[in-house]
Amino acid sequence: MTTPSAADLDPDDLGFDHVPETDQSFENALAKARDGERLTVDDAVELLTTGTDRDGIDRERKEAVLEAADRRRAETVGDEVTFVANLNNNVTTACNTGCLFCNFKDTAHQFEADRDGGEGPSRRTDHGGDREGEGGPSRPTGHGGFTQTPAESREAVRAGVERGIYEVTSVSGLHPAFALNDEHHEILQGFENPAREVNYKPPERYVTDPGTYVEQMEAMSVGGVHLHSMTPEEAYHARRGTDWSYEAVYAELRDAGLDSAPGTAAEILVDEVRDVICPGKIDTQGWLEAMEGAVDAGLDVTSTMMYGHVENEMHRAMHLERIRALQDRTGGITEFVPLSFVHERTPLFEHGVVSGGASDDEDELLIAVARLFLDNVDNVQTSWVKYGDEKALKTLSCGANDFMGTILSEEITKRAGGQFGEFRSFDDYVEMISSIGRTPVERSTDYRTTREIDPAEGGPFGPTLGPEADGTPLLTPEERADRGGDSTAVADD
Ligand SMILES: C[S@@+](CC[C@H](N)C(=O)[O-])C[C@H]1O[C@@H](n2cnc3c(N)ncnc32)[C@H](O)[C@@H]1O
Ligand SMILES: Nc1c(NC[C@H](O)[C@H](O)[C@H](O)CO)[nH]c(=O)[nH]c1=O
Ligand SMILES: N[C@@H](Cc1ccc(O)cc1)C(=O)O
Ligand code: SF4
Repeated sequence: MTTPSAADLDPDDLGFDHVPETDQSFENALAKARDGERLTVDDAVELLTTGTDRDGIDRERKEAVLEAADRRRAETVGDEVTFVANLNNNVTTACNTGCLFCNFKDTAHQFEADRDGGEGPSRRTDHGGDREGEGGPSRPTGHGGFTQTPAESREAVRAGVERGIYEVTSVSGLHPAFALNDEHHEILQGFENPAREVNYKPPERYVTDPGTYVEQMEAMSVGGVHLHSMTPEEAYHARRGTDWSYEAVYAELRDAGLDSAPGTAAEILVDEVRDVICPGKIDTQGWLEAMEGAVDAGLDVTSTMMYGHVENEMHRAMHLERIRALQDRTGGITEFVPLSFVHERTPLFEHGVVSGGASDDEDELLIAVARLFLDNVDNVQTSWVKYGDEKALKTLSCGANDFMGTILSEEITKRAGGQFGEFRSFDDYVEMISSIGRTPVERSTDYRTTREIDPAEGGPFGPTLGPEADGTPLLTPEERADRGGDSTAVADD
């Protein structure tokens, strides 16, 4: 499999057919937004650009868009700001898909057993531990990547549940040895050249066997936790080389313990952009089919957009339109999550295809226009991981109402050069949300269960909605270490 190179791209001529030109005026689009009328793609472009009739961002117009979105947020979901007690548990960083915005993955051949400096013994489970100083005890590999066995995943989740989390989010690289189940292994092994034809190599080739997707789901579905996993791209990997439907694959995963699916891998849902930034990924239609399959299998899904790289405002607007249409068809989307591109350590930036990520204006306008455009998705999430606390708080007054989760550990943004850390405690959340005069509310993954927190009660605050959440705070990694908490236990496998 050849990895596409950013070095071959001409940043001045990406040859896009879709450009931010419209037949609409900013004033008309704003009036429609204020009146609660359903917006068109052209309306969204006018709002995102603060008018295609002017160059650059017009301050006054921008404020008007943000204000309209903030009002819509208040009408739709009120003053509550929600967040979830969750844990990120990435199973493997091995991936050959080669997305040019991603530094999470490590090319999979580095994980092979017969390679000098290949993957070391399987990874220690270390959730909530400080993983600075790669190559230290939690990074026994030559390349800094890792693969977890199902037993290690189970231990990581079990330890999180014991601390009080009630959601585990698990997204991973597309490890060539991953298969849905034993039958899938057999099918993939039946190809003449499985590595080339279906991106498959048998688990024996690797130092650590990730097990099957079904085994990972069974392992992580422990102690009543909500398992949020299997992006459309991962679901594609779990059916590669077969004619199985997405619905059947998601139904099998659901039976193994999966509760909902993350709508990442969406990036920008316009193929001319995907061809540039992630040519190895499923196309727009494939992503939509996977999401519909997940909903048909009875799962909730989330939706995302990763923006601020090569795309323009027309692409952003078209993406929003595709999400809204998907929600009209399925009703299964619980939230929309804008993911601002973190550029520092990515091929797109290193090869000069982009010179940075989105500006503050673009971030605020994207949140606002998402709120105004997606009239059928109640929750718009802001990310302290991508924006930092200050900007994330600002976006809560531009249309966002959800503040994601505690996550306890983070690899995707950190590896791309992000600087905003890996953990927020309930105390952090209560303090930040009260500081802007809003109401802190703990939520379940599906938003169906919520608990308002009264800051006047005084801290320390902790989660209460989980199977083992009794209001005890989720400690910071440092606090755990001070109290002799075991954050580096090696799981047996
Ligand atoms: C790293 S992948 C892991 C799951 C799976 N491999 C997939 O692609 O769906 C999850 C998502 O992280 C986001 N992501 C990756 N690199 C990023 C970056 N540099 N900045 C912002 N988001 C990023 C992308 O939206 C991507 O779909
Ligand atoms: N926005 C980011 C998230 N969001 C996911 C949430 O934490 C949660 O899993 C979801 O809302 C379902 O309840 N996660 C990250 O790791 N990084 C982000 O930037
Ligand atoms: N994995 C995404 C965040 C994310 C996870 C799950 C979701 O449902 C939505 C967004 C990132 O860190 O870039
Ligand atoms: S975004 Fe996902 S599929 Fe693409 S390279 Fe990163 S881990 Fe692999």
